[in-house]
Amino acid sequence: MMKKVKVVGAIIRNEQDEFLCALRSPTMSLPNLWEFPGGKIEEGETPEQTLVREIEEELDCEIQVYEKVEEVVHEYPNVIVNLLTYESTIISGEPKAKEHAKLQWVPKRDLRSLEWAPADIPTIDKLLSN
Ligand SMILES: Nc1nc2c([nH]c(=O)n2[C@H]2C[C@H](O)[C@@H](COP(=O)(O)OP(=O)(O)OP(=O)(O)O)O2)c(=O)[nH]1
Repeated sequence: MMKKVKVVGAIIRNEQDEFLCALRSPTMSLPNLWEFPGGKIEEGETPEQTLVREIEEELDCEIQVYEKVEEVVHEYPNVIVNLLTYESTIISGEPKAKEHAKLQWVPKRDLRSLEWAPADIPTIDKLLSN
């Protein structure tokens, strides 16, 4: 049976209404694709707790998590990803790319010009429709 993982991604918005996008590095799975920073939910964690932990680990800053934006099941060739995305904002620290190739604040109108991990497309569509 194919491996199934439950993953959360943070849609971090700033005061200029830009979104923090993260580029996966060449050595990660889904290399060189953009994503919402986050990661796999561990046993006993709520999605919100996972996001706070992952953003601390990956970006070295603290976020406040708000409402869920989208929930998607995407079948990759080797894994099924159940991705949940949540609105959030930074409450302390400056985001740094500790694991990603780079971070970029992107205005809504430019979100589509990035090459996203396929599971993220429904979230992008939702953000653009609002
Ligand atoms: N964090 C995050 N992961 C995403 C997004 N979209 C998407 O397809 N994924 C996939 C990539 C990975 O297969 C999985 C997240 O796992 P992870 O963040 O722990 O990544 P990883 O590279 O350490 O995991 P692995 O696949 O190498 O085991 O979900 C997204 O927007 N954010």
